[in-house]
Amino acid sequence: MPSVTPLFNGTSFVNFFAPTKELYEKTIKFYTDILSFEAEQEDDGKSVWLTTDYDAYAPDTATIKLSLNPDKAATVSEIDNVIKNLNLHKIKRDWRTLQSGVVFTTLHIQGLINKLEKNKCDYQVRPEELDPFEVYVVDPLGSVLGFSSLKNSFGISPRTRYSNKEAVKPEEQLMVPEFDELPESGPKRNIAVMTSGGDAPGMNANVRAIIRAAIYKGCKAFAVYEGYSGLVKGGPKYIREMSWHDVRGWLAEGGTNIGTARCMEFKERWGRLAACKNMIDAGIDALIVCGGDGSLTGADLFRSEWPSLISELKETKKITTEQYDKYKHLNICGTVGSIDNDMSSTDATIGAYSSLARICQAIDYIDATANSHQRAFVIEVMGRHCGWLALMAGMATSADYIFIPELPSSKKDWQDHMCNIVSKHRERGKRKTIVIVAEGAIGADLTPITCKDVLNVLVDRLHLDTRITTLGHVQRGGTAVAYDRMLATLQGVAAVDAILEGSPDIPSPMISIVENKIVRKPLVEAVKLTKQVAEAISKKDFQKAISLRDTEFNEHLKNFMAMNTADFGEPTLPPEKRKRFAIINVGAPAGGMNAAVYSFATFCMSRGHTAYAIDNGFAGLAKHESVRSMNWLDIEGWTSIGGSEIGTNRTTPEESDIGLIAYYFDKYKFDGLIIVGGFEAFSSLNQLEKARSSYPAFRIPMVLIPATISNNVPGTEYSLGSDTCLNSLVDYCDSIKQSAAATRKRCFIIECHGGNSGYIASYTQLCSGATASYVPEEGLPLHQLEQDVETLKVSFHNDKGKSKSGRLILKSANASKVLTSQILADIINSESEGLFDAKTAIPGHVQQGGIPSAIDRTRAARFAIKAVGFLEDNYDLAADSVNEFGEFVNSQEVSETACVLGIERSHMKFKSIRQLYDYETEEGKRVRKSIFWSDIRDIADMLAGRVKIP
Ligand SMILES: Nc1ncnc2c1ncn2[C@@H]1O[C@H](COP(=O)(O)OP(=O)(O)OP(=O)(O)O)[C@@H](O)[C@H]1O
Ligand SMILES: O=P(O)(O)OC[C@H]1O[C@](O)(CO)[C@@H](O)[C@@H]1O
Ligand SMILES: [Mg+2]
Repeated sequence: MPSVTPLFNGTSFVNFFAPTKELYEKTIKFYTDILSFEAEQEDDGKSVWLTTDYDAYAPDTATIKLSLNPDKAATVSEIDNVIKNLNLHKIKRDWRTLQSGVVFTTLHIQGLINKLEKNKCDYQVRPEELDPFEVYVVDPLGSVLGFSSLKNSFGISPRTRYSNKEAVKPEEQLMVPEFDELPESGPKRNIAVMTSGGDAPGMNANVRAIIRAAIYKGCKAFAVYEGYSGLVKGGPKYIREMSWHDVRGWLAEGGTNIGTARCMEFKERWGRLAACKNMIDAGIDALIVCGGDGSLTGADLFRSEWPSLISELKETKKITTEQYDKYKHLNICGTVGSIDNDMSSTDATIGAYSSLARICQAIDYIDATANSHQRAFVIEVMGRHCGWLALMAGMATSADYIFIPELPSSKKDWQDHMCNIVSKHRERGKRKTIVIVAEGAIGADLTPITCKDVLNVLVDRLHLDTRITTLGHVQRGGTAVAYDRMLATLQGVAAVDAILEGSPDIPSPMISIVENKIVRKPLVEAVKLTKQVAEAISKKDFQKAISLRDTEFNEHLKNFMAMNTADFGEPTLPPEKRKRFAIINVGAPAGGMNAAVYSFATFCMSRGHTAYAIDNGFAGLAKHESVRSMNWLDIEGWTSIGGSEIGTNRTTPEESDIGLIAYYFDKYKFDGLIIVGGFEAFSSLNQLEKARSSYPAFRIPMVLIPATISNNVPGTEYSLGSDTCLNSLVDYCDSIKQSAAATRKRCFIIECHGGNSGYIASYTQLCSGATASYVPEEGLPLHQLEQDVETLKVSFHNDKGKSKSGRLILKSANASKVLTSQILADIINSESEGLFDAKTAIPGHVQQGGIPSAIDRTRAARFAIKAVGFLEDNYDLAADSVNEFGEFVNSQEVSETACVLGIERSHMKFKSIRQLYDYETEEGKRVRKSIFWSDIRDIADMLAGRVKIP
């Protein structure tokens, strides 16, 4: 069958080969005469450039094939007869594309019914029999025409080529898919999305992904405006059909463009009954709710009550029996959007990390003024009854003290506890004090602890010059950080999949993230667990409340408490278990390296270990014996600083002089080593592990904490610094896109770092909505470039008047050495035929990111503390690697004492360097063998409307 390549940004590219000149001409005639395309013959006399406007498109005389939902009463031929009598172009059509690439249209039922009545057609058809039914238009070559579904922005620019290629067999020419052959075209949903509760950065990205994924998968997409309020009020003002273009540019916008509300009516049964009726009236058979714990509790209640609501509507004759049958199962799915991160069963809610980023930025700023005046600041953060924001902000800014609802101190002694810690910090020379108070903070008797309470204690007992800063709604504002854009987008696509795969016997899902993996969890369970946290707190069972939060929350809480009391009081380990551990940075700087060193050192202090830093990498050690024992005050504030305070470079131990390295390891009697870095750090660990047979000094446990913006370290799907880098690139892309859009008709080629890994280019594409990304793993094939230029031409061609027509293309520097960014821009400029221009933008080392992101800071702490635990646990094993003759025995167990600490899918894991280096590494290319992010590319391309040539 000739190929039909639909684009999803308002255009279609129909690429086919006519086997004969006669068929070629017939096809052109079909497009020009029947479909009213304008044809522009190209010089070769074989190609023609065809364009049309939506209104001009009138397929009333075209061949039409119909397909019906299986539950329809009428047969295809019956409907076919009806259709033949209709003047189709008067009826609103929505073109959609199936996953298979087949394009079809749904006639709006209202239009059709009117038409039937007006024409006095004697075929009596009920709406539920016909809605939706699908019309295929077939050209003389048997191509099912591909046009996308874009309200009033419809444009078609198929490029038709005449070719003498092998003739298409007649049976293939007319291989128009019948209903049975189109599994994806089955009963597609009318999917509505709504946002509810407090707005959260990333909600727009979620809505965009849901709308576009739904359209891409052949569904109709709707938005319910103003949260549950809109559902209760109903009607076209609140429940609106959305097109592909309606959500353009939403990735970079804060808040929620479809509005949100706190709706008391929905908490009442009558409100939910009205919502049920409004959904049915609008023909919506699936609902995706993006909101927090409250919204999803409401969604869960709505789902469980649906059978009784819809029965009541039937009994009171508010809906017909047919409507009852059609809508009797509510297909619902939750995507969790709230800055509070208070929903169980997911590690993160959409918006939480953006809010955290805003809080950290504010505290970083406050730090400077606090330091200048030697002041104390009491900072109130949001989070309702959840302490996640306060805890994570405390970790990320190394605050002195935090108050969270899950861990109240007794009303009597929180004052002592706080004053003890704050005064110790001051005694050791700290000039400022930061105390973070969650808005839901309580004492053990459940009475609230307010900022004023805290201020009074700091002033009265410690005589500190103290101020209160309530961050307020600043925390919810602004654009989403890269993580939230990614999370919201992936959750949106997963929610549409969950809806399409849902059935009455599958419990309604909630889309979650666990470590790095998007998963479906039963909504009802998640709501139940969330409620249990509140119950546990109200019963003063705080241990249970904490255990019900996710694992990361628990770990962070323990870590925070260990770190903020480091270096005073009795260490947690007995003297005989205290060791001498060292840390080193290797490779290019990456956000979070300093936080890793800080956390390592403070955690070591809390355990009683001596913490050493090796300055300037292995080269520094070999040249300058650059070892220093770490002092608490020296490292104060490092969490918030970018780069590497202890210095980093790419030289490996072998390049530096491995013998000398071993000598110094021996001299300082290191009992364990943490290497923080990227691929050179990985190679260094490999060299040290291999050298254990020759150098006893290396028979110690060693851990690599991956830290590189390229995120190319084998054994992990996340490296410190990659999030900081993504944020800086996404910000950069937002600015450049703004410039391109303002200039109109401009495309920027943005060149990314990443070595031979296309990770950052791919994720930046996902998070910025760029049209395409070229990565080393795929290279830069010319046919794809040609297609992308075509896509750009078509979309610029269709941009009219007010449309913001800036476009971005991302190119990993190593995607092609020949096609540099400038050459790419030159090619695009010469191919664009004046429709638009292309320029390059090269962010260079800006990508290392300046101030590290909250994610990199907090994960650095988690990694570092886990790594110290590994050193403690594996010391004996590594030291015991000699037999009775004093010979080194590298058993598997011993070799597993040199590991990479990574995150893979939903787990944090230590993986042996031997296994990784020998089996999972492409040494020459300096990347891991398996690519874990190819799905991301597919999703980014799908949502940007890119046509990918296999
Ligand atoms: N128990 C419930 N039953 C029915 N609807 C509910 C219930 N709880 C909440 N809702 C609905 O969800 C809306 C939003 O809930 P809520 O104000 O708790 O915000 P949220 O979704 O938790 O988000 P956030 O906490 O981030 O603001 C409520 O205004 C109400 O319409
Ligand atoms: O914006 P509102 O309605 O005042 O609500 C504030 C609340 O909403 C949140 O920002 C999100 O739930 C909470 O952290 C805060 O308690
Ligand atoms: Mg909530």
